[in-house]
Amino acid sequence: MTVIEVNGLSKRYGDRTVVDGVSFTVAEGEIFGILGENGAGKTTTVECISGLRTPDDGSISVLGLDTRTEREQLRRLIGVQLQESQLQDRLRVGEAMQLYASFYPDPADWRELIAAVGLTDQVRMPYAKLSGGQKQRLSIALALIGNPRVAILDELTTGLDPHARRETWKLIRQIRDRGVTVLLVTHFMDEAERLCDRLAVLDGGKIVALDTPAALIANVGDVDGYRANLEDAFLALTGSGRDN
Ligand SMILES: Nc1ncnc2c1ncn2[C@@H]1O[C@H](COP(=O)(O)OP(=O)(O)OP(=O)(O)O)[C@@H](O)[C@H]1O
Repeated sequence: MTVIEVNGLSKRYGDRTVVDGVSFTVAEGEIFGILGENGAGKTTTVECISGLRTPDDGSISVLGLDTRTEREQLRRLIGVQLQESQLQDRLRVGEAMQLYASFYPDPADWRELIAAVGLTDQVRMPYAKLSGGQKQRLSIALALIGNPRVAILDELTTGLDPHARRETWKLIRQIRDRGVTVLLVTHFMDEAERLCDRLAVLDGGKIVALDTPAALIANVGDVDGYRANLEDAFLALTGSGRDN
């Protein structure tokens, strides 16, 4: 079953087109990654899919609902972790979880989620006192508190140490195994390769490749006598708008 369908999405800021005719679909239970250089239009794309921004052109449906006209219904079905989510400094971890849980009709067990992201010892800690990685883990838990059918995660593991990254990947696989569809933006090639079933590569607001990580790598062949990796594939596909 198709869960996310993006058709001819375009978004302009002033006279600059930052997302330009993007189309793709994501199937139920898939982990779908979006890769691209800084400014390629990844966040704008996922914000349009989350219903947080209104596209200038094109249509987007998530779980059969139109993101322009059926935002209210969608809000309960999508969990969104955005870059640099900011909470009130004095709000404690447990309080934030309970507050967000109260927004949803059928929330997850917040203590279980907090344990899954490794923040049980920080439950009474105010947001301002958390480290960057702990804030990041809290934002992942908050994205999942509503038991979403679709999780949209922007720069999932930025700022996390290697152990926490692996734990986070495990958590994402677990929620996928429960049937949640995952859309994630990442700059990490290992994360994209290990975690994602398929990847869309954005360059200058356009999709320049859409395939499994293995197929993207196979398309490159050898580089300097070595078998290419995903970074080689990414570098070969992107950077068309660069001056150098
Ligand atoms: N509210 C806004 N007003 C004007 N321009 C914007 C706005 N938001 C984003 N942009 C511009 O749109 C382009 C795409 O931004 P976007 O955040 O979608 O890129 P990205 O691929 O997510 O980048 P990064 O990897 O740096 O997060 C950038 O050039 C950015 O400066």
